[in-house]
Amino acid sequence: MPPAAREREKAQKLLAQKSAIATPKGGSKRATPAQTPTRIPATPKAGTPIPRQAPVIDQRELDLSALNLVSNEPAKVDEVVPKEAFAKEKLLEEVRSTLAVQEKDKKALSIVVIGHVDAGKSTLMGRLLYELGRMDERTKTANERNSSKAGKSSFSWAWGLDGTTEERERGITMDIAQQAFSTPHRAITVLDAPGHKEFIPNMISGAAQADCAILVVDAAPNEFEAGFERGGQSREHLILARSLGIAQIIIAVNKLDQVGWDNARYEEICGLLRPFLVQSGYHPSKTKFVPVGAMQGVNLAAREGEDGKMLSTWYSGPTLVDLLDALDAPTRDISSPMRIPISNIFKGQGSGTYVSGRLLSGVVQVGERVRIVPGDETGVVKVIEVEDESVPWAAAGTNLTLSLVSVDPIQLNIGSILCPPTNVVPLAVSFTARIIIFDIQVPIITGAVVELFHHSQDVPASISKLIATLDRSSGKVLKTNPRVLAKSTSAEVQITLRPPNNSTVARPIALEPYAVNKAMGRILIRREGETIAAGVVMTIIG
Ligand SMILES: Nc1nc2c(ncn2[C@@H]2O[C@H](COP(=O)(O)OP(=O)(O)OP(=O)(O)O)[C@@H](O)[C@H]2O)c(=O)[nH]1
Repeated sequence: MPPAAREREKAQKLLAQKSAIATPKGGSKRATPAQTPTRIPATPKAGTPIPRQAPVIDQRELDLSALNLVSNEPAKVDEVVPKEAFAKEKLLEEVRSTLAVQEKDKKALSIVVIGHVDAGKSTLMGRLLYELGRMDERTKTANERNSSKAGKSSFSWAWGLDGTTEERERGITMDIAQQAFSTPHRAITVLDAPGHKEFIPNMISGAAQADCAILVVDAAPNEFEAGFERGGQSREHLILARSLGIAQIIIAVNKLDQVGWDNARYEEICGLLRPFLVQSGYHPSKTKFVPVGAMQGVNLAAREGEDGKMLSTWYSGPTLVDLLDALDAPTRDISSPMRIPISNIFKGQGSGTYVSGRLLSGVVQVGERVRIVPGDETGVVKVIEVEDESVPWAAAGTNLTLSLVSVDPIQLNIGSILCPPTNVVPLAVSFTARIIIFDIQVPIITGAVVELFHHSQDVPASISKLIATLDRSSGKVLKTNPRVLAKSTSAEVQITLRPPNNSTVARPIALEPYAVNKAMGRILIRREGETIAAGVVMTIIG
């Protein structure tokens, strides 16, 4: 997306947040690009029955919505509320048959780009977009000219991704930027995450929306070590990504030009990373290494020029694009109920309020009424956009933008979950979880004050009860009611949300046991800016 459009979009988002939408702390997430609807979505065929949504009440959900007070609210006079094109069963048939055809051609997946600050993540993505024909010569020249004028010419490729004035001035990524490109067999959505420690919540939000990851490491002397030592972001991002369910990873060893394309340095870095990757839960068969030079575009799509020649003296393996093209596509959980955690909210140019996020499970279609949890509000999907295109429906695993009408925007928050009114996500202020404690220095005791991360949401919480320590591989109980949890322990605990600063009552969040919906049941726990544990939700207490 052109920078001007990105700036405009950010301004619109800020305006929307200031004027209408109450977003919680951490609500600075960037909008996904190009949100302007281009065409009106398909209207339903005449005579297509519109299924009535039976008022099935989930007893776990004992708030006002169970009374169905609002689901049949009339639309505002000037709003056109579309109708659903397909009855649910027909939609599932249509989705399955269309995906079967599409996936024969190109399988879709999304990737998050992670790594220590300044490793070259945005440069790598900017250059890759250019190599794959997704950045035109005009944009490239404009970025070169403008970054040079600003005295930041080394960031010219990164400007393809880092679109806001502040990001360009500071030379760092602050929020997730989303782009799309294709390799011969894969249609890839790429999320460029910030490396700076300060923006870890945004990195978590990005990684929670991805199937796979590219870890970019800086091969320059001492730079790899800085990112990999205790407190370095290469280390933390790897653990976070795995804890959020990412199992496939490509390690791009970047800036090898800085060490004269030294094979020994490349091997040294791979050798240091391999045991750590295994220890963090990445299977060696799902872990690939590739030497690259992001700035000169070496070994991204090809090995050309002087630098390419130097690399070719010792490397004849796949390029980054070859590795991307061979990634396993995720299995799409289409049959489970729709779950869309909102990662961003903004005002678009069309009517309605725009929200973006990842469809974790199920399907969604234009005209569908969705429930917003927490709260008792519903809205109707007017437009679905996937990579700049309006589409009539989307299936699990898609990163999308929805325009919602017939909705009060004040009820939409980053972290809220969109779901069917007939199958509502349960709310919790207290639940049990199985967690793995990371390499912490201060052990966890009962009542430990923490921040709980669930998709794009972070809320105050406490470890209210230490239930048991568990054997890491078998999950068997080792000790009940332990007094403390030390580093590297696996444990079952009770987590209870704490009231936010301005309140005396804890606000519930929407989550599900891991056994019910894997993607909805993963949590991360941080304390004083450090990630201390990751885990899965077992039982919702209330
Ligand atoms: N010599 C050399 N420099 C590079 C290469 N790739 C990136 N850089 C430089 O590294 C610096 C940081 O690049 P970015 O792409 O902004 O790094 P980043 O990882 O996206 O940074 P954050 O998102 O802020 O963490 C810039 O000055 C780039 O020009 C490379 O292959 N060789």
